[in-house]
Amino acid sequence: MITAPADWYYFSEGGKHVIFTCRHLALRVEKASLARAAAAFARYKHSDSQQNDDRYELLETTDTSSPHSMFSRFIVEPNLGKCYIDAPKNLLLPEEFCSCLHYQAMSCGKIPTSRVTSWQVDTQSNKTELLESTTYVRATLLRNCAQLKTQQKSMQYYSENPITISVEIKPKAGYLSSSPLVLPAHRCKYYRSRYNLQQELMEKNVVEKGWCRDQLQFVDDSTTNNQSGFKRSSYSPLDLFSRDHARIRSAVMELSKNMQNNFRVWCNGEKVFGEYDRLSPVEYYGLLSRMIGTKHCNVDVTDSGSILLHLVANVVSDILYREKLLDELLELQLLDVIDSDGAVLVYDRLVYLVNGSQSEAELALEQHFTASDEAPVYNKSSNSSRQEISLLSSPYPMPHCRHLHELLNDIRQFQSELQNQRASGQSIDESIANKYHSDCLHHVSQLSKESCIFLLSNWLLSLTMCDVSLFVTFELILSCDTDVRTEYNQSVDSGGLYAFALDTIPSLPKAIVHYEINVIDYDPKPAKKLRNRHGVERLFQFCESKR
Ligand SMILES: O=P(O)(O)O[C@@H]1[C@@H](OP(=O)(O)O)[C@H](OP(=O)(O)O)[C@H](O)[C@H](OP(=O)(O)O)[C@H]1OP(=O)(O)O
Ligand SMILES: Nc1ncnc2c1ncn2[C@@H]1O[C@H](COP(=O)(O)OP(=O)(O)OP(=O)(O)O)[C@@H](O)[C@H]1O
Repeated sequence: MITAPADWYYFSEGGKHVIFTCRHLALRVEKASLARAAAAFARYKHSDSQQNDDRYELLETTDTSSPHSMFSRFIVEPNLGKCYIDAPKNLLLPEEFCSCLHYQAMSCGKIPTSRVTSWQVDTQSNKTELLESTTYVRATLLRNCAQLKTQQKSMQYYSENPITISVEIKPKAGYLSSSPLVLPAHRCKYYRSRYNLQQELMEKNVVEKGWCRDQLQFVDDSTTNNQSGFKRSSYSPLDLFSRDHARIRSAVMELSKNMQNNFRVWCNGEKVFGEYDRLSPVEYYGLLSRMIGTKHCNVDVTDSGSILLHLVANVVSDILYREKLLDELLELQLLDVIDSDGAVLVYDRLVYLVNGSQSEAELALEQHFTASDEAPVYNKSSNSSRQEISLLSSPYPMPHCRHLHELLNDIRQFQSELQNQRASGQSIDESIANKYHSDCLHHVSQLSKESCIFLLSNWLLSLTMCDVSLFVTFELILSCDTDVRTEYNQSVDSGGLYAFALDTIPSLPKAIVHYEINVIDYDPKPAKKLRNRHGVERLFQFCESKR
């Protein structure tokens, strides 16, 4: 691929990666790599705009056996659904090209304050890399999810001047923990979602997230419950994953009311709603009238932002309800049968079994987890009942180990005790929980190496699935015959289509929604995360049991 830095525009960023887009393409690069390339390429003169127009060759690597590629191909695609995943291409970017991209990002004025430090080169830890600069930087080429892949223009439904809306949702974990290995001080996990618990910890200033670092102002106003300016979200991931249309809608509405790091909206590739992004009422009015047609847009200009957001949230909830993606995602999340507390214990057991070597334990675990060391298994069992944490749909083969089976048996029995208690609105009897806890600790102390790797692979897969984001992109089509004869769901070859009616704008005629959903940011979580996981989990002792 031959391209110039000037063809690429800063689009968005997360904790580690930045995305640049060029029409229907998205380039995903580690920010630290760009910063290193910029530092190493000091002879580059940024004032010379000529260099931005220079063309470079981006080399495509056919590295299909890398852990990331194997994980994407053999674990994520078959289990989440090929139609929701766009296989990334691996690229090698010339350092000079990266240096230009770095400069563009630095000067575009779009980097959120909270992310500024992630662009700095860590001169301590990267000293060697700085000195022995590599000439190429690894990157991945993806489809730009803010654009629709399949245009409906060839079809009967066609809009002259379509507005493409993209909504990014980070849904987080949609289940409650029910592992007997949860530490007694962390039993709040049995009754409240991890998201909800973390909201409490953020409100109490016990936890600070990357997305809001240095952004919160120390204010004391009526909209916040504390002095840090943080406003707790009422979003419930349990609602979003509930399969119930009304609950899904309520979850999306809550996300849109308090967006934090979990909800963003773009309109034709420009961000229009985000935690720190708002347009003026006049601009929202302009967008709304382009979307629903000027003659239907008889709303107060000052209300147009909230009406637009309401319209978007309604469409997104319909789409999420129609598609099976959230079900598939939840099924993989539910592979966490041991909870993070249990994962810490099983990890310690694994390290013990490999003579105390953390790196050896992590290497063995990662090769298994990413499917890069063995013939992949496409397990797509649908035997598990929903909301029941189960390994039935695990893509990893279960090893034969008596202690593993005893452990899983106790986990199952404890789950059903807990479900009965939850159903009757009571808390689990502490003595029962203690008994299961100590029995399970014993089973863990007897596990084989293969069993530890099996349990931890499922836990890491669940962890990865709890941190993905969804991009829901759609167009609302009015200027056509709205008598829709065919509604269909998304497939590998085409997006989905359905008829939509919005009751809050009575004059609005029936419309057609053409949409696509994509899953992004499904990088396999590194096994070394387990080294410090007890420090993360320890904080739940500061949460109230019930809210
Ligand atoms: O544990 P959580 O729920 O705080 O999730 C972390 C994310 O927090 P948030 O989505 O903002 O709540 C966090 O996101 P931010 O940096 O806050 O944007 C990361 O995604 C982190 O993963 P990693 O350490 O970069 O691999 C995530 O950590 P893992 O849970 O995946 O270890
Ligand atoms: N294919 C894509 N098309 C359009 N935008 C994208 C795409 N992939 C990612 N993005 C945008 O870029 C942002 C950062 O990407 P990504 O989530 O991959 O980064 P990250 O650093 O790995 O995130 P995190 O810190 O959550 O792990 C996303 O939140 C999203 O807004």
